[in-house]
Amino acid sequence: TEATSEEVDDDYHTIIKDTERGKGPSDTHEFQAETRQLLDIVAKSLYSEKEVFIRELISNSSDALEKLRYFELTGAQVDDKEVPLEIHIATNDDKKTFTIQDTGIGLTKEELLENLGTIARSGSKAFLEELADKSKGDVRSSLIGQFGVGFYSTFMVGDKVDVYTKSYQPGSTAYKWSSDGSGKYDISEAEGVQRGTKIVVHLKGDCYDYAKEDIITEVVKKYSNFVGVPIYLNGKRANIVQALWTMEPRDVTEDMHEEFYRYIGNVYDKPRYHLHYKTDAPLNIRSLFYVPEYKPTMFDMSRETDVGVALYSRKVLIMARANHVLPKWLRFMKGVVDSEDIPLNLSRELLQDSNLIRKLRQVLTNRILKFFVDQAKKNPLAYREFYDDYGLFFREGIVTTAEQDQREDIAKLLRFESSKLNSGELTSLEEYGERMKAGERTIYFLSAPSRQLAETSPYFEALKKRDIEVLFLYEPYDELVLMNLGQFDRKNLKSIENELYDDKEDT
Ligand SMILES: Nc1nc(Cl)c2cnn(Cc3ccc(Br)cc3F)c2n1
Repeated sequence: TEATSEEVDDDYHTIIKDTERGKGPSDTHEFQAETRQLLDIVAKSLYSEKEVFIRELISNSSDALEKLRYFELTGAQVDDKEVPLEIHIATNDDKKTFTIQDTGIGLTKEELLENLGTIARSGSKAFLEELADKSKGDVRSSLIGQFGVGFYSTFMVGDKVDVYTKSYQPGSTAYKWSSDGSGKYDISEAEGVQRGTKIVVHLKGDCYDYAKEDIITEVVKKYSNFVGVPIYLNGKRANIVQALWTMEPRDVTEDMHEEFYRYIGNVYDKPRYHLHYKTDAPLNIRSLFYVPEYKPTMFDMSRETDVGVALYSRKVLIMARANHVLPKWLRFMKGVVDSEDIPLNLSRELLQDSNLIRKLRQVLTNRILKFFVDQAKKNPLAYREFYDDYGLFFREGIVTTAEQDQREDIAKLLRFESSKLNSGELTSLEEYGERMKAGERTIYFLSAPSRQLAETSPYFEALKKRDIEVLFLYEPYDELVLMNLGQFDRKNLKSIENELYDDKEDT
């Protein structure tokens, strides 16, 4: 059914007005040689599909807004501070125009006068050769993105481009820049211009699609994942990043998880696991966790930076990287924790040692461990792959955790080869326990470089004769972990290399 007018009014919000006008004389300039080349490369050969001009303009606007946000945070003087940081896109099927406007830092006159050429010119020879070199594929598009020169991609689809811009510096003059991309551009002062940049693309005959709202909706949705600012298309919000964690788990689709995971993790891959955990006791918690598909790099393993989950209270972000909400050994988990019990004015030092955070960490850690135990039962193969990629974090967890019962909870996730299983098969400490004969009280293990060496070890021969199962450990750190763990489920963990002496002592 048609939305009634008041519904539209509630959500309808645009800053795009037709108030901008050139004022006074307009000067005509020739593009400098490098800019000419740049424009040709970017507009003619760089992109496989034309729609990417939208991605380039959105990312330029997003960069301009991020820069403004940064200036505001560092206390710089900013004009029109009350203007919200947004990107607006408008399509006009009658005029065949595509318009994008941001309230970011805006361009200064020297930037309009091709200082971009100078930036490019700084490494221009190399830069342009790199750009022209077709073999460089995606490096080139990132090079483009880097200098905001993606702007020139508008000439793939537009035969005339008007730019109205006003820099964020207080009292700066607004300008109008116009060009058909053929070699010259006009600049004049302008009036009726909002802080930021407005780009009006007059579309070529074969690109009228980009004047259609539903086409642009799809393109914006496809690229908007990675934009952290609100995007409006013809007055309607186009990049709804919902607070998935507050929704009913059953209402959240795989696609929504994937998009959200990329959005919060600032990564381009997809999650291999997600845990949507909501509870009201002992604390109010709405949380959503993801395990990345990718295998952690050594950098990930050691990385202190940007670990941690985002901490919210009632959907208001408190801390983007709250790295004490989970224990350090769970730093591979990405996600969001939202709790009404967390004070909005939580400080970093409070985050370190408050009882509330300690309790939150305990509840979340136990729930995450239970999740992995459940996943191991539900899909052993997927768990095996996960364990191969992320198992090191659990070993770290055991040796860095003080409470024995927590250590044993983590130890439930460990997997080893065993003398009772075929080579390549893994078992858990719990399964070993289930196979133990009545009255036995020791879990035996042997550290050796390979199964072949383990099975031919004299230590093993003795146990084999007594038909006692032995776990085979091929990584030295696993021996350290089990020795550090000491007990599991009231059974002693013992390396059979020590066992022989007990034999002698027994005799
Ligand atoms: N949205 C936005 N905001 C800012 Cl601050 C900048 C700075 N450079 N660019 C790219 C660009 C380059 C030359 C011309 Br002419 C126009 C143009 F938009 C930007 N785009």
